[in-house]
Formats: sequence, C-alpha cells, structure tokens
Amino acid sequence: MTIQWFPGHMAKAKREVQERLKLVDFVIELVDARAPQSSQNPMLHEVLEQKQKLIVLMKKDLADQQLTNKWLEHFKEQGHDALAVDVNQKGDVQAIVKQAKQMGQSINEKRKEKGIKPRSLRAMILGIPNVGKSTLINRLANKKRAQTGDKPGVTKKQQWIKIQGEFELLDTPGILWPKFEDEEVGYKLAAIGSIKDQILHLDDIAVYALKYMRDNYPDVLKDRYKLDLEEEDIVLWFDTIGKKRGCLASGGVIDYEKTADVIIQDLRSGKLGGITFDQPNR
Ligand SMILES: Nc1nc2c(ncn2[C@@H]2O[C@H](COP(=O)(O)OP(=O)(O)OP(=O)(O)O)[C@@H](O)[C@H]2O)c(=O)[nH]1
Repeated sequence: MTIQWFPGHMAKAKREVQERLKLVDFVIELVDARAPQSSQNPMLHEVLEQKQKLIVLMKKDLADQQLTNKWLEHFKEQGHDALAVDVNQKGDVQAIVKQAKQMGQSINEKRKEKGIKPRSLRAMILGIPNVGKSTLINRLANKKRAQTGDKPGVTKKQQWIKIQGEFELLDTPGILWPKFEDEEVGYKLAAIGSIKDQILHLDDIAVYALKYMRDNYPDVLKDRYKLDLEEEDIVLWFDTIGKKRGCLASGGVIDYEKTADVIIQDLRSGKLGGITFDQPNR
C-alpha cells in the first residue's frame, strides 16, 4: 500500500495518532539522518503537546557522519534526547533501549513525586513513511514481526510488545505525512526515497541531487563519476555518467531516464558515501 496524502488522509492520520498517544507515556520520533529536518512531520510538536520524546536519526549509515553529530548536538541543545542509529548495528538498537529506560525512570520519578505509583512505561514509534519504523520495531522486538518494504506506506496491525523488560512498545507505529509545502524539501525527501518516485520526475530529482552534491560534496562527484564541475551544463554531466554506466538507448544515445535512475540508486544505496541534505542552523 502506498499512502497518498490528501487532506482527508492527513486529518485521519492525525486523529489516529492523537488517539493512540493517550495510551503512551513517551514517543520515539524517527527522522531520517539524511534529512533530519525535512523528514520531521510539520505538526508533530502540536500533536505531542507535553509528551516527552526521544528523537532517533535513522539510517545513519547512509548519512554524513559529521552532520549527524551536528544534528544530535542541535536536538540536544533544543532540550531533546536524541540518538543516531543504523538498525543493522545491535549496539545502536541497544542504545535506544538504554535511553528509553532512562526516560522511563525519570518519568516514574515525576509520577512518584506526584504520589502516583510507578509502573512499566509505554511508548510508541512515530514517523513519516519509509523512515524505518517497522524495521526498528522488529529489531527492538528481536523478531520478524511488522511487514517492511522499500516503498513508502507498508505498515499494519496493533499490540504491545515488551522490550527487554524495560518498557512496552505499541506494535503499530504512527505514520504521519512529511513536509511538502516547500519544493526544495520535496526534492530532498524524493532524493532519500521518502516520497513516491511518481510525484516528482526522476530526472529532476537527480538534477537536484547532483547540484546539491556539487555544492556540498564536490569530491564525491569527481571521484565517483569523474565529472568536470566547471562544466555548467548538467546535460553534459548526464552524458558522462550515462556513458560510464552504460545507460544507452537504441542507436547508442544516452538514456537520461536510466541515467537518472542510476544516480538516485547510487545515492540511496550509500554508494556515493554519506550524504545529508539538511544542515543545522541554515
Ligand atoms: N541503510 C539503512 N536502511 C534502513 C535502516 N532502517 C530502515 N532501513 C530501510 O528502510 C526501508 C524502509 O523501512 P520500513 O521499516 O519499511 O519503514 P517504515 O517507516 O515502516 O515504512 P512505512 O510502512 O512506509 O511507513 C527498508 O528498506 C529498510 O530496510 C537503517 O538504519 N539503515
């Protein structure tokens, strides 16, 4: 299933999340480490009200490590607990459990001060499509549970899962829409695969990504694609990349669509190294 975010769907998603928020003590907000700002839901803070949250920057293995560290500092300066993870690293997943345990303890201490009996704390995972919600639930539960997929929009069903005796996690994550008012944010989200490829043209996404890399990661383009960055005509960049990667149509002409696809797949799979599209304090 792929979600298309029409106003009706957005209102329904908001309502569902608000309902389920009543059941939990804190939330684990997932953002994509490659675009920690653009991959936040625009109104999450409003929905959360006073609820404590742990921000988890997912897919750190695909992001620029230096910027990930800056983003962590940035979120901490804002008073949030924040962590960056690669779900394939057990230690990273364990760090979430440890942090959640600490949050639970501090919430329980506050309860105690108010004369409320401490109890096992409950949490839910929230995030935009394809950020890694189901994968993280699976890893935390240490089981193959929720269905996961490469395409945005594949999560269902509901139950509590005990996480190492430390807290209880709602089996179904809350899915919220990404930001899409701003065109540049749209390109960033498309580049990292958070919105459907059909919404923006593949070649426009590739052009956006190439220009961003020219400005922020020039060495990647020089090393990986041997591009002449003095050359301003992006079509010639496509020619170079297309030729190098065998993206040819009949008659030996460059297939630009195929070339765009190669660029995007290289980017999303991490073949170009860690790339991050949002910079803190910019
Ligand atoms: N490289 C990398 N890939 C990850 C990581 N976490 C998740 N993924 C991949 O991201 C893709 C999407 O993961 P899902 O768990 O299906 O994402 P979701 O947020 O549940 O998606 P929806 O069901 O669309 O809301 C999958 O291909 C995962 O393997 C990570 O830390 N690193």
